[in-house]
Amino acid sequence: MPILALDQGTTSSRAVVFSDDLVPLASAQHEFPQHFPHSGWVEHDPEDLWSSTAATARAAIEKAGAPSIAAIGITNQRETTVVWDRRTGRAIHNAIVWQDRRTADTCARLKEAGHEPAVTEATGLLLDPYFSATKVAWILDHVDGAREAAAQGHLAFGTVDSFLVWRLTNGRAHVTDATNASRTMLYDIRRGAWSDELCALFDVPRAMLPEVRDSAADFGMTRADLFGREIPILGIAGDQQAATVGQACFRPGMIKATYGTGCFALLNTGDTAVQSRNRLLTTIAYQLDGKPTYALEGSIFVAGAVVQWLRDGLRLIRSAPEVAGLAARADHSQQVIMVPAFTGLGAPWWEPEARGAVFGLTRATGPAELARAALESVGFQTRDLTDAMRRDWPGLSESVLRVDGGMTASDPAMQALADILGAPVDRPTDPETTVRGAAWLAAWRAGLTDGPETALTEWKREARFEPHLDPATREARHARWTRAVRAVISMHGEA
Ligand SMILES: Nc1ncnc2c1ncn2[C@@H]1O[C@H](COP(=O)(O)OP(=O)(O)O)[C@@H](O)[C@H]1O
Ligand SMILES: O=P(O)(O)OC[C@H](O)CO
Repeated sequence: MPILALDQGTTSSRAVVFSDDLVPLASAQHEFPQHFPHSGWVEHDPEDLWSSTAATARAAIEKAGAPSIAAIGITNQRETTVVWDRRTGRAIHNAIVWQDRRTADTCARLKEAGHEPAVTEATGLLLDPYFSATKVAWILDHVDGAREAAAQGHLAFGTVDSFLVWRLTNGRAHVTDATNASRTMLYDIRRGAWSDELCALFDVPRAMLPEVRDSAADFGMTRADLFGREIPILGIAGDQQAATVGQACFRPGMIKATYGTGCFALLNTGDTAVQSRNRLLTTIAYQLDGKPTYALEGSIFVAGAVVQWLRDGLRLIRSAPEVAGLAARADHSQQVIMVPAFTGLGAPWWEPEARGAVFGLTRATGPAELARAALESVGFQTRDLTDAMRRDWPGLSESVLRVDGGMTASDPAMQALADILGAPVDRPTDPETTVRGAAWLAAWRAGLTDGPETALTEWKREARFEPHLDPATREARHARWTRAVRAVISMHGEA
């Protein structure tokens, strides 16, 4: 019997029906509006998240020929925060999206007061507005009567998965999974429990939090009227964690990187929650049979977005795939370096105020050299992440990088990545790794598929990109990149 996987992302909701051996049969996708009420604020209307999810689910089932669905798996944009009233099921404020920076001051204040080491120790995260905790408190402090309603037990908080399950089950389940909990900054990832100390620090009432379950677990039954009968929800994971599962990165030392607008790389560190000394995040990759598997995570804000900039900002190409042909015409003797710090630099630099730059321009530099530098910038940024991972976790030897996401369609970008990393880059046959991961969790819980060991052997490679650059050239180019990044960082703050 097929599985329905729901992927509620930052810009669109997708639903895919998979056969029980995880072959995609049909899919549907709806975009929904983004709201930017002030500079640095990003909101979603929770009703849009719900209606686009329900509509794509129905459309995908219909396209697949209306089969009877065995189970549902959910994956979601992480950290995005919804607070709703248990009595009505309606959100009391728009969802505050992970990109939203409105609580930067709160985070800075807590940092100044010296709280970051304890927060990082418990949660594996940095004191940054990216995560849910300060967003929940902001909603409670800015919606009339919210603190009072919360004190009376009327309000519920959830990441998007949790809100969708509440709606799917008609308020019968207030749950989440360990991967989503690990992004809230309220969850102790080693104890596997909500932290009363962190709830007190961030001023979030403990009673608002959902129950945390494994990533493959019984999360509840859907309302019968939604899909014609009740369907069990058996899998949940945050989208980057679901991609890790979909890529079958089930062994310590395996790494996946997802290249969409930005890039998120996760390294499986097994049952050890490695505390990063290089400003990577420690997070839960998945939790099966009550046992968390940890990961080190690095995020880059601009990956595919640099190709969008070539297209929409510089108008050097008309569509993203054209970047390959343009970059192929570049004169290799020109050493142009582009640092696409359009919205600051992410891991391992974490320089929110840094801005982009291009180095090494001559009269001979043209669109081809810029296109090549743009593709290489994604490789250099990834190399910085894998270098940081290697410093944090010496168990990482010469690992292969498994890649997915829109940008991995570009062979030249993947070749540049392998050359700069000095390690092979593997692209899977199924590029839909995120929904696949959600489907796998539900299928496994439903008893339709074998465990991780089988998934490891069933994972199939579509292409491998071997590094061709000689090590001396690679290191020299990476050293130039590092100098360029340092120059960009030193510009910040100068008049
Ligand atoms: N053939 C291609 N070559 C290079 N970049 C591409 C190509 N196709 C898509 N992209 C880039 O991939 C990104 C879209 O990937 P996707 O996984 O859909 O992202 P998201 O989920 O973040 O919206 C865009 O930023 C786009 O520029
Ligand atoms: O919805 P995406 O693919 O942009 O992913 C968002 C991440 O989960 C944010 O942490």
